[in-house]
Amino acid sequence: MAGEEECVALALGNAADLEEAPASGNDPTAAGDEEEEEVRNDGDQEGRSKGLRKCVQNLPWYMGGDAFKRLLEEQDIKFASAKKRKGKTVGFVEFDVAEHAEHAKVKLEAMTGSKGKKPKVSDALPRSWEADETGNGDAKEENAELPRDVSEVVTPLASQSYEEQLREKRDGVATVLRKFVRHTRKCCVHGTPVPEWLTPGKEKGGMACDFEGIISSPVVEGYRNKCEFSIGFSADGESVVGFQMGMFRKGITTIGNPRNCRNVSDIAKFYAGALGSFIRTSEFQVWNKENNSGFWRMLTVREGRHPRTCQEEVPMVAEVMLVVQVSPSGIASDAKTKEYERMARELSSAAFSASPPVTLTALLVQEHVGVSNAAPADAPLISLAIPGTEVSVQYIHDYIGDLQFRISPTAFFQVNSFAAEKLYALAGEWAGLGPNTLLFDICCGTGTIGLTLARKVGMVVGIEINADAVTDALTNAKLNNISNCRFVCAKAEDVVNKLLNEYEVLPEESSEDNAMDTDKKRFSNVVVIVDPPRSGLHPTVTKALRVHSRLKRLVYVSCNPDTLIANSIELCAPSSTADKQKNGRGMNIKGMSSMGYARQRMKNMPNSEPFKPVKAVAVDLFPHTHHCEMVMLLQR
Ligand SMILES: C[S@@+](CC[C@H](N)C(=O)[O-])C[C@H]1O[C@@H](n2cnc3c(N)ncnc32)[C@H](O)[C@@H]1O
Repeated sequence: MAGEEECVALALGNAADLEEAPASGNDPTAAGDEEEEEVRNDGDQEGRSKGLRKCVQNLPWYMGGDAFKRLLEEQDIKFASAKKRKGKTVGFVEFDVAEHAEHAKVKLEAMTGSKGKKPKVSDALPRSWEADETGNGDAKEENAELPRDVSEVVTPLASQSYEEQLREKRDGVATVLRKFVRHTRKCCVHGTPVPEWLTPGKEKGGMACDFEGIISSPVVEGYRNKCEFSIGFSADGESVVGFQMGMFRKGITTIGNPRNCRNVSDIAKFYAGALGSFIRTSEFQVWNKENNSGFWRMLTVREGRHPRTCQEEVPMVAEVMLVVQVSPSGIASDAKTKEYERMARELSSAAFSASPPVTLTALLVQEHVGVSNAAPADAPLISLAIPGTEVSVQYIHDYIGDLQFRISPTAFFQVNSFAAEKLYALAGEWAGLGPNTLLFDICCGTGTIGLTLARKVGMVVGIEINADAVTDALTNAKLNNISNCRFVCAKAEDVVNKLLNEYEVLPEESSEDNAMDTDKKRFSNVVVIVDPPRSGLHPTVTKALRVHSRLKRLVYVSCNPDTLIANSIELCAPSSTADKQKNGRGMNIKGMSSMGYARQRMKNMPNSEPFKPVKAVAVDLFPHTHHCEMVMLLQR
C-alpha cells in the first residue's frame, strides 16, 4: 500500500500505515517512521485550561534546547511540549497573562524558524470544555478550522458521487503523467538526445505513456479491513476512540467519533464504541497529545474475510484482531495486568452480547512510550486471553483470490482486499510472466503479489523489511502449497543488487530446455514488481534496477503517484553526457519536490540504458478519499 504520503491528506497513526492511504484524521507526519525529537517541560501543567495556550508552528528548533527554554522562562511562559517531524516543528506554550502572550508572540515571530520559515503563533484551538473558563465563548463556534464532523477530514470526497470521485482521481493521475514528461525533459541537458516518449503527441494528451484511466473499487462502503483509531478527547472533553479532527501541526488534537465515516466498517465502529465505553470507566487517562501524557493511545481493528465472499457488497468477516496501544510508563505492573484483563472481559462481553454477536479472534496490547503513535515494529505485544475461547492467537487470515494469507499485527496488508485483487491481477498481467521467469517482488509484505503470481513463474524472490511480514509470507507459501518462493528479510537497498546478480538469466534465444532451473538458478528472463511505501524506493534500489541490464520489464505499484513518478524519472531519464556529481555533494535539496530531487539524483546515475514508460492505470482502493493506487509498466 502502498499507501500511506506525504500526501496532502491525513494519515493513520501507525508506522505500518506509512504504506497505505489514510483512513483517519491523524497528522500524516505522525504516521512516519522518521526520527522524532521532543522537548518537554515536565513542570507545572496545572491551570493550562484557564491560561492562554498558543500553538507555535515552525518553532525555531535550533533553540529547542536551553536558549529557547530560557526565552520562555524570561517571559514566564509555560512550555507544554514541542515535536519535530519531517523537519516541521510544532509547540504548545502557555501564558498566565495576556501581556506576556503578546510580548512572546512578537519575540517568537521575529525569530527565524525551522527551515528558515518564520514562526507562526496562533491560538491553540480551545476545546469546548475550556470555553467558559477562558471566556472565549463556544470554542466550537469560534473555531472555523475544526470540521463539524471527522468524516469531512477522513473521507473528504464522500459528498460527491462515486463517478465524480473517480473522475477527480483519474485527472490527478493524468496530471502526474504530464509532470513526468516535463521533469524528465529537464534531465536532457548538454545535448542529451531526447527520447520519443518525451515529445508525446496530442493523442497522448501530453502524458508520458498510454493512460488506461481508473479501475473502480468493487466495494465503496465500509471497505477498510484495517482502521487505526486514536484515543483522546472529543470536542466536549469526553474520552473517545476515533480519528483526529485535523493536523496536529495546525494545533488540532481533538478526536472525533468515526460513526459517519463511510470507509470504516460496522465492526470497526462497534469496537471503537466498545473500547470508548470501557476507557471511560478506567482509572487510567487517555493520551493527551499536547503534553504526551496518559495511558490509552490507539486502537487498531483488523478484519479477515470469509473465503469466497469476494466481490460481495458487504464483506463477510470471519476473523477480527484488536490491538490496543498504551503508554505504560509509571504504571505498576500488576495494576496494568488487572486493567488488561478487565478490558478483555469487557470487550469480549460486548462482542458476544451484541446482536448479532461480533467476532473477536485476537486481542493484543502494544506497549509503546514514544511521542508519536507510530510504534516501532518491535514494540512489545502482549497477547490477551479472550474469555470463552481456549487459545489466544496473534494473527488473522484473509484471502486474495483463492489464496489464504496469514496477517500478523504489524504486517502490511492492503486495506481494501477486494480492490487489491484487481490490482494484483493487473500487475501480474502487465508483468508478462512465463514459466521461465524469475520474479522479484520488492517490498513484498506478507507475500501477496509474489504468491498470487507464483504459479505462473519459475521462481519468486520477495524482499521485505518487516520480520513478522516475512514470517507470514513463508507461512503463506506453505498454507497454499507453493514451493517456488524465497522471502528475504532485509532492507531492499541492502540486498537488491546482490540478489539480482545471484541468479543466472540467459537470453531467450540461447535458452535450452532447462533454462528455468531453480537449482542452478538459471532463468530466461527476469521481471521486477515493486510496491514500496509512500516514500518510494530508496535511491540505491532505483540505481540497482536501472543498471541491471538483464532486467527488461518492471511493474511499479504505488499508493503515491508522486513518488512513483519521481522514481520513474530516475529509471527512465536518458543518461546524461555531463560529468557525474560525486555522492550528491553540492546538492541543495531544501524544499525540493520529490520530482525535483529525482532530477538531482539523476546526475549521479551511472550511464545505463533507460526504461521507457509503456502504460499506466489508476486503481481506486480508497473510495471517498483523495487517494488511489497507480500502476505503471516500464520496459527497455
Ligand atoms: C505498500 S506495502 C506493500 C506490501 C505488499 N506488496 C502488499 O501489497 O501487501 C510496502 C511494504 O514495504 C515494506 N518496506 C518498507 N520499507 C522497506 C525497505 N526499505 N525494504 C524492504 N521493504 C520495505 C513495508 O514493510 C511494507 O510491507
